[in-house]
Amino acid sequence: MPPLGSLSARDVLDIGLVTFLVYQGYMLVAGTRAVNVVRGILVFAGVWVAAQLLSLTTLSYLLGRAGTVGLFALIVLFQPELRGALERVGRPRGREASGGAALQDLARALERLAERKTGALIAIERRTPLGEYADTGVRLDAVVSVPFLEALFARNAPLHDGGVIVQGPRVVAAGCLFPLQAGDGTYRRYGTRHRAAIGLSELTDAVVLIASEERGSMRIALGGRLGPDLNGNELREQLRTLVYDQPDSPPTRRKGEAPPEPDDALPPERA
Ligand SMILES: Nc1ncnc2c1ncn2[C@@H]1O[C@H](COP(=O)(O)OP(=O)(O)OP(=O)(O)O)[C@@H](O)[C@H]1O
Repeated sequence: MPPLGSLSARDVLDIGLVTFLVYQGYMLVAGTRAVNVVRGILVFAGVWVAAQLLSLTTLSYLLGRAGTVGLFALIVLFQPELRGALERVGRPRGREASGGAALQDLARALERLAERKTGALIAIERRTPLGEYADTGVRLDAVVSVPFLEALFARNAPLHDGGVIVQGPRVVAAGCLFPLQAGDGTYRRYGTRHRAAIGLSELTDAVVLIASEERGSMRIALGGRLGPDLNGNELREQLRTLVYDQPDSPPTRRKGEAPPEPDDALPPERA
């Protein structure tokens, strides 16, 4: 390794690129079940390096062998996550991915559904892949449009039960089962549609829209919190800020982890 003083521009570029790649790699798996495995691998690698440095021959031999076999096992086990991560590499981000027109249609559809007191639950994917939740329903690949969303949630429609998942300008699944928010008291008075929205927003950075069948209201769940009732303009405004402008997503967390600190992304719930 060259002494620090002799670092060339090429070395700095090299280090910068490796740092960027490691960070991007982490962001690809953040929020999937693979993230805990990545942490496990880092611990494993740390022990292996320590064993090498301390010349613990048997331990480093065993860990080296286990690492080779483990790598293949991981590729097989996490094939869906790897596929999702690679899909995300090729997918356009931000404004193009979200599609301003699609957000307008989403807002309009939710408004019409709420006006008619038709219950609806729509999760908009941001950074955390929602593939594992899409797999619980029926996979679709359709352009977001007002009539299509109305048809999906129409009473007696085959896929009206459960949630819809939207990825950029496309509806990718319907009839999906979202994780129910654990009944810790805060949201106990809400029914399962609202608690499913809060539950999903707790575990991922998705923006989850709810049209209430009972109250004819529209709300957003984000970061494990339920926002206030919104009118059409407020909904459009929130969607533009949260999805179209793509602010830094709140951190994702796994079941059982501490709830997030309240943030200013959602206005507080009105009493
Ligand atoms: N885990 C879940 N994932 C996705 N959708 C769910 C889930 N649980 C319930 N739902 C949806 O919510 C509907 C039941 O809503 P329920 O009336 O219990 O909730 P709510 O929060 O009171 O909503 P609303 O205000 O619309 O009545 C179900 O028919 C189903 O479509």
